[in-house]
Amino acid sequence: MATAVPAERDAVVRAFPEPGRELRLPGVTLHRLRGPSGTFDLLAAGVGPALAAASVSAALTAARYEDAPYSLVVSAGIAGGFLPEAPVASLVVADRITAADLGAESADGFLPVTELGFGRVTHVPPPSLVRAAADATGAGVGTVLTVSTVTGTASRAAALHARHPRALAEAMEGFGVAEAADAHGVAVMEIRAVSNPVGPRDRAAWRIGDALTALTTAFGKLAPVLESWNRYDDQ
Ligand SMILES: O=C(O)c1cccc(C(=O)CC[C@H]2O[C@@H](n3cnc4c(=O)[nH]cnc43)[C@H](O)[C@@H]2O)c1
Repeated sequence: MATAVPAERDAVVRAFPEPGRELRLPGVTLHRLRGPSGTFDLLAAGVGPALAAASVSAALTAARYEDAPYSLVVSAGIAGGFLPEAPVASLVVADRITAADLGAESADGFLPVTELGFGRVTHVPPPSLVRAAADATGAGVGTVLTVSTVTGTASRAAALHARHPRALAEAMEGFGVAEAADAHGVAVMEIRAVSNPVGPRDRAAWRIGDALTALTTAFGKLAPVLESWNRYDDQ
């Protein structure tokens, strides 16, 4: 499970009965938690898609060398929510993890990197897992955008929504985490608790504490789902 910052990681830790223990590995520090029938490794992977990808990749590589590869990576944390579908303190589970600003500007508008002939801009989490996670937590299901620049104007929010009408939230790590997981052949999902609306910058409107509490509550319900999810359900 990869959050961006320690405050998000600690919100997830609070969902577990025991605090777990720290494991220092090359390139990454993990927090190992015990669930009812398995272990979870948690890391504060850094803010933004590049650092998140590097950190998660280090964890995936270390696990493989320990002969204990992961079967799933979860990107989790706070996010901006598109109103009215994703109000502050609500939860969102991604059925699409989409890089919203990876591409090129042109006179005719934004061109995603796929139209330039490179890579990909969307990862699709396992549908059965998305459904089970949303059912357990009460989260909305939709696209979660990954951006490198937090939206701060109504016009940018409207442009993103026009290009991604199914978007419920934007955050800064999901696509990087998904790229790392995909490179290791591991499934990915993303769950976000909304801390602020996507739109004009308004620091007074942030509700980070409420979002972190929602994240803790969500992981209390999500842990059994993650433990029982079988990757072969979706094949
Ligand atoms: O300074 C601002 O206007 C501002 C507005 C929202 C968030 C920030 C952050 O620095 C937090 C980035 C951090 O939290 C996630 N996050 C939370 N809200 C958003 C958002 O509206 N858009 C993108 N990311 C958001 C993100 O995943 C980062 O980890 C600053």
